Amino acid sequence: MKRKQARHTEQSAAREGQRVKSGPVREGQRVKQSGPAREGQRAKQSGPVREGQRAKQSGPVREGQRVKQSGPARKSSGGGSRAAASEGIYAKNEVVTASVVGLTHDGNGVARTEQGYTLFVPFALPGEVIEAKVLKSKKQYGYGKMHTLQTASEHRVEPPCPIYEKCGGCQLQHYSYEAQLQWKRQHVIDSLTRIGKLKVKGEPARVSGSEQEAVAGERESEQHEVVVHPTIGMSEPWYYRNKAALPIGAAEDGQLIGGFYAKGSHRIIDMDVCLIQKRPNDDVLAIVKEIARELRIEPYDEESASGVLRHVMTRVGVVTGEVMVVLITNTSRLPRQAEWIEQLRKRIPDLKSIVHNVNNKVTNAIFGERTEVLWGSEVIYDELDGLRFAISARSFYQVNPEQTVTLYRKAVEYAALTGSEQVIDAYCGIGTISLFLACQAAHVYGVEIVPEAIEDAKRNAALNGLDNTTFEAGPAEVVIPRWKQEGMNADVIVVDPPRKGCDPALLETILAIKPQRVVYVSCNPATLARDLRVLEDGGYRTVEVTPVDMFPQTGHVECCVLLVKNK
Ligand SMILES: C[S@@+](CC[C@H](N)C(=O)[O-])C[C@H]1O[C@@H](n2cnc3c(N)ncnc32)[C@H](O)[C@@H]1O
Repeated sequence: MKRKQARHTEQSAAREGQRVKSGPVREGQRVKQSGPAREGQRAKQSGPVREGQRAKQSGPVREGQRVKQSGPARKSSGGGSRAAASEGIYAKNEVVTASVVGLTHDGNGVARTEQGYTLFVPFALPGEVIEAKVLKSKKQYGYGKMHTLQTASEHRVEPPCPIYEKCGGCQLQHYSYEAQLQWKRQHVIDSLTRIGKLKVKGEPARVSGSEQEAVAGERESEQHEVVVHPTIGMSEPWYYRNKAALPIGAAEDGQLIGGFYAKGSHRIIDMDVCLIQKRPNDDVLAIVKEIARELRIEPYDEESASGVLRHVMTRVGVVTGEVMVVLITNTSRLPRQAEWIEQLRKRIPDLKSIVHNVNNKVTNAIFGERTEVLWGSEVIYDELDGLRFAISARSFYQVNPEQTVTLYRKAVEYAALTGSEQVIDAYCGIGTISLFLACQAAHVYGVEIVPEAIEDAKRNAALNGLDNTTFEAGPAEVVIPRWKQEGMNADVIVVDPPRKGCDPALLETILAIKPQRVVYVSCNPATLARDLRVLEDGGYRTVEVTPVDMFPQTGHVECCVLLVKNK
């Protein structure tokens, strides 16, 4: 199972900051094989390999595991005991045979044993037959880990990242990219039908025994059909993230380390190279760790809530090349500040901004309240489709700029603007979608809860000479109802909420304003489907949904949705 060491390929060119010709890949199209596969060496290997990367075996089927051996349906691997099991039908460590029937939203295989019991098994893929070791067995379902892969999926590929198995950053590197795109579309369809009770074109009606579902079924039969398009993918689904926010901690020997948390834990996996990060982010992280070690900066210890350096955030403007570094500490001052500034400036040529943030709370949140620019500019700049954006440390900015352009163009297309429309952009961040819309609308009103982001949005409108915009800081569910009371009307409302979806008060206000069109951009199909049901019940029709793959190799799915007011 040895992998050939990669040579310089298109990916390595992309890493060096050269633009690789690209265009979206749609489901069903042949996905261009990257690096090693293009060299004709291994058909089932996908993804990039950096020069010098060790060709060691990695991935979900581990050394010492058996592959393609069959065994009895149930057997104990020894050490398992009923007493150790929780309420479920299997003992801890029992090895059971199961067929994988699906994937959860976070990329774990959904496996059914011969007893009809459901086990969630990381790294198992739909269509596979596996032997799983039971880790936890509850009444209705349990958790297991892959013990033996008996029948592999045709879509299983060798994950190229050497720490994929340990790191919690990606979940789908062992699934071919084409299959990832198909799964993402199906995941959206399942949410729309199950949660939103929507009828999707080309999908069989759902049959269910429960009375509640029967009623929903009746409603479905009278319903219009929603078109769910193929997922728009990337031609090079690697090295796409413009931002990394990584925890810093100590290894067992006390050495300062930094990287992603291991899957489902807060154990840090030290990382030098991340195959979904833009190259400058890896370089900055390595430099920050190096400087911290040289300056003997104490890493933060979560258990005792002591130490200094908690997180490093680095962001790069992909078009401008500008780099921002944010050091987040548990202490109110950054120890050896002058040396930090000197060393970071010396070692990062494109550095434009050094920011310090203080987070001394016992919390999983990365940022604390206080942010201070230590050196350089308060913002870095980037460009999307010819529009220029200033981005400050605390502002949201989409992490995959290539796909962001695709997503925003789709949002503008769905808004169908003619130049005379009043548009509201709710959850507008630094005004990115707002400015795309402002190029084609009479006026755009943006609202966003983070005040710094609204400052960026105003600056961005001026920067691009777009004076047909108004931005206000505050919760969308408070500001927009007030605008409505003050007599504002809108022809189109665009929403792009965080994962929890739209606040019910905002949905109510949208129904009261009655815009001709609503464009819903979502990063969570479950809350999207919930909110679409509210809008449908309030007089809107979901016309079409386009999933856009903003986060290749992970289980995350982004969608752009068009709703129109019923006649
Ligand atoms: C998914 S981001 C979208 C931002 C922007 N549309 C973009 O594409 O960059 C969601 C944004 O909603 C903001 N937000 C979260 N809760 C909010 C609320 N209740 N009201 C207004 N904005 C909110 C977040 O700060 C974040 O900027």
